[in-house]
Amino acid sequence: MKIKSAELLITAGRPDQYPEEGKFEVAFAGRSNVGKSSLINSLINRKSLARTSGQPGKTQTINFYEINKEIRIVDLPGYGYARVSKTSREKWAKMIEAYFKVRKSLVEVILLVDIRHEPGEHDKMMYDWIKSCGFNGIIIATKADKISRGNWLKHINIIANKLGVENKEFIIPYSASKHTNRDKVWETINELVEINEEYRNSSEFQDIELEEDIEE
Ligand SMILES: Nc1nc2c(ncn2[C@@H]2O[C@H](COP(=O)(O)OP(=O)(O)OP(=O)(O)O)[C@@H](O)[C@H]2O)c(=O)[nH]1
Ligand SMILES: [Mg+2]
Repeated sequence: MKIKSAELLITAGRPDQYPEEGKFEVAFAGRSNVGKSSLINSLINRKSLARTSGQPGKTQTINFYEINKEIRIVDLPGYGYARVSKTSREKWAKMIEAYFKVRKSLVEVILLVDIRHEPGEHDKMMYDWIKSCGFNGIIIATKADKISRGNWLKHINIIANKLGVENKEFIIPYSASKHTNRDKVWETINELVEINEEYRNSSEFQDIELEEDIEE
């Protein structure tokens, strides 16, 4: 994917702050520090458009990036950071839930897990939630440069077993520092967008829209 432009549209805490619906969105979820913001920078070829940090809890809002004026990449705040208060955890859950529920343009939530470690309970909950929302359940195994390629499959198997992923092709190892598999992730994103574009133009979708209009 040739990146002609990439801009941060808005950092949103509430649905009324989201950019207008229309352009398709792919969001990245995962625990704090797993590498969501770094992955976004790597995908869009910018060093620090998305703010990253060695300290967990850097991204606190839903951040919408627009690429080539046609597709949106969404950075979500991370979870599972121990030193976060109950109030912040609840705020996080409300923020994410609102986004997942209302957002028509959202075509996929891709879950990020660290390739080195077995996913935790929070990851499992997040994965189940993503699947229950009707998304495909694509996973990116981050920080792949931290283990040798020969060990990737072993770690992918551990992730697949823990999360209950049927198709291991859905788990993509990635290195944000080396940009490993950048093309593969873009291909996946573009495929998802194409499928949704076809659906949006189909008569089945138009009928649903019409019914919604009548109900309103
Ligand atoms: N070696 C290596 N380090 C990485 C990679 N991706 C991220 N990191 C490092 O991991 C740390 C966290 O990265 P972030 O991208 O800020 O993580 P995040 O998931 O956005 O974290 P929150 O915003 O806190 O939820 C940073 O120190 C990054 O440099 C990678 O592919 N390889
Ligand atoms: Mg972040």
